[in-house]
Amino acid sequence: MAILQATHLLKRFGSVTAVRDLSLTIAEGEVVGLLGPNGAGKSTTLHMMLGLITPDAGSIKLFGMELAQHRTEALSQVNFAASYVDLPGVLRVREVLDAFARLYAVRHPRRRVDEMIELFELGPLAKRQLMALSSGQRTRVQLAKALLNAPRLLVLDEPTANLDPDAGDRIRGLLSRLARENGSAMLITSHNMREVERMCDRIHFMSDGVVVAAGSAAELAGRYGAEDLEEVFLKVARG
Ligand SMILES: Nc1ncnc2c1ncn2[C@@H]1O[C@H](COP(=O)(O)OP(=O)(O)OP(=O)(O)O)[C@@H](O)[C@H]1O
Repeated sequence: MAILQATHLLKRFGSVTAVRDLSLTIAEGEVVGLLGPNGAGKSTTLHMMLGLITPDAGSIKLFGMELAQHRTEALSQVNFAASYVDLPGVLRVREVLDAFARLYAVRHPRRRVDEMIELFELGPLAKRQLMALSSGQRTRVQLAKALLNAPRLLVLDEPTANLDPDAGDRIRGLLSRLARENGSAMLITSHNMREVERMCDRIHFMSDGVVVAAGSAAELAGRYGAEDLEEVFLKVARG
């Protein structure tokens, strides 16, 4: 069964068509990347999958359920992280994770929060207020929060954008391992081509709201006669 099946999605904001006729399927354990230039429609696509905005046309099925009709049940198995989502800054790291663990009705909240603190090496920061953290440290808290409910689908909007190369590398390794070991599927946007090559089984390239190419990094490089994904990106983005 597909984890996510989106068909013929359309989203307009006034006169701007942000996403047009987008279809996308994600299988269990699959890591799918959404690439494209600024304004291509990537975040709009993610926000539709998360039920944050409603498509003007098309349908989204999560775990076989229509999102529009089974919103609560479907979204309880999904989570999301993005650097532009602010968590409450006055709370301390552990308090934020405790609050979300309870919100998600995690079965053993204290144990799960301890696991996430260990996994994301947040121990030394656990008593610090969020507003006192660096953006890279906050990103790690965001990812810890996003994994609290062991989501079957993890949606990540530029997950490592604020991380230094060492932290980014470790987080990429960790996320890939979680996808492999837990069978969690992921939908990721990124402007880091090496990250996408390393993490994603399949890639959808968007331009002006439309998917213009799809395939694995190697397939896309072959199709465009390119050395790597960076060169594919430049060829696609420049038409
Ligand atoms: N709430 C909104 N109201 C009006 N226009 C919007 C809104 N959200 C997005 N848009 C427009 O829709 C288009 C797609 O935006 P979107 O944020 O999905 O792009 P993106 O591919 O995620 O870009 P980036 O790489 O810069 O994050 C853009 O032209 C943007 O200006």
